[in-house]
Amino acid sequence: MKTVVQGARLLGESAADLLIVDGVIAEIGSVTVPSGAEVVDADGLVALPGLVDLHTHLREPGREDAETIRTGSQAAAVGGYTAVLAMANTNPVTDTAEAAERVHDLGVAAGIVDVQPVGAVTKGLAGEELAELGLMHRSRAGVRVFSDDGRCVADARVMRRALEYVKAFGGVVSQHAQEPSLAGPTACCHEGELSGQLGLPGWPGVAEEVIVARDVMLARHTGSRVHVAHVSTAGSVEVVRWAKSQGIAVTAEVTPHHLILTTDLLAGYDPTFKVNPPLRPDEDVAALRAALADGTIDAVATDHAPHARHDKEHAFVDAAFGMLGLETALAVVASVMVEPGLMTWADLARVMSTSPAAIAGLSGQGRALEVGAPGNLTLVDPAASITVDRDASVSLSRNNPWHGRSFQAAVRHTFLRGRATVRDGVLVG
Ligand SMILES: NC(=O)N[C@@H](CC(=O)O)C(=O)O
Repeated sequence: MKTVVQGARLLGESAADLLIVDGVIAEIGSVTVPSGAEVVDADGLVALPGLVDLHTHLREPGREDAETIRTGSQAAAVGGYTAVLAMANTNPVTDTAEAAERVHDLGVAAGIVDVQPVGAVTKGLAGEELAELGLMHRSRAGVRVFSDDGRCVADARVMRRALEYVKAFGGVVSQHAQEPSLAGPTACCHEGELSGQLGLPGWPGVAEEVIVARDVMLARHTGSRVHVAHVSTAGSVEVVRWAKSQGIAVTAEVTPHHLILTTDLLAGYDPTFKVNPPLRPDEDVAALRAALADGTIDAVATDHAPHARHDKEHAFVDAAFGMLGLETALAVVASVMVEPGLMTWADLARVMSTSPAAIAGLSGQGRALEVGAPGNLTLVDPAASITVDRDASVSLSRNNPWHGRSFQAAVRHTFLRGRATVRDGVLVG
């Protein structure tokens, strides 16, 4: 199988042709089209390594009415992704080797993106007893990232043991940083003046920050790696910045929504904007953007959290937490970070492909566009403007916070190991 991508601007820089043969980049430059090759006109398009999402909720097994591994994979491909990390908070929870292999195998069967299961840190996400970390790692699924996401590993002793355990095989614990004793069981938004006015129970930014601070010290103590999922406050950024300056092995991700959306959206009580961590004030958003631009935050991760209508369309306090993200992430990040000049396309490739692949240990993903690398590729039209229509989504769910908003840049083509999964913005097959 041969494909020639003609005239793409590699990482937004100079234009070149790419020849992909049997899933591998075989030539870059001025390519003579071999007979029988598929030709893709990429004039004016930016070529990026296929995007990698560190934080996706695929809902299968258990909630296939909200998303399946297949539909989530399709949403990912439309968004320019070639790999996603599938969070463990399914039903049953991904806390055994068998469960991880099942997710892995369903991802292979769908064949649209690489689906890499995340293993739970604790059995049943209960926060008490370590899950089968080693068995999950040694399984066919090769799990390297562990997370109780949706819940915080609140017990410091359990977190310490998890960090010690995964260190042996180069794994990482991705922490949903939220001290439960500061968050409370009914809290549903950021605690501040507005939550008081709206009569909504909130939790403060410091509930996140105290766990980030504790965990970087545990990472230092154990010599292991910790990853902070969906960082949402300026205080967390400060802690991560300090920890990195000390040589502590910490990485962090931010979601597209925390780079734009602010807590004042809650004034309409629209549960579409109910998410965990909650939307924060302007000062936090500004700090997150700056930290992504300066490398303190390593990666953008979607936290794609599909929910069925009957779980989301409730009074704000009762609705499920979470919003869709896979199909829109690139346009959001391009519009917020690249368009205003805070980052280049090469920076975007780093935070949405190279760094997440490195954090997750996915050797075939996030590679530089060079001869010998797998043909995992995303072609983006930087001049296109899109208006998001939640009903045009390939996700099974509709909890889309961007409905009706316009962004700059659109994913045109996605290739997984040289095979087009999305062509002209449309799923292949
Ligand atoms: N991010 C979300 O708002 N929701 C996540 C889990 C979670 O982090 O609460 C989900 O699984 O729906």
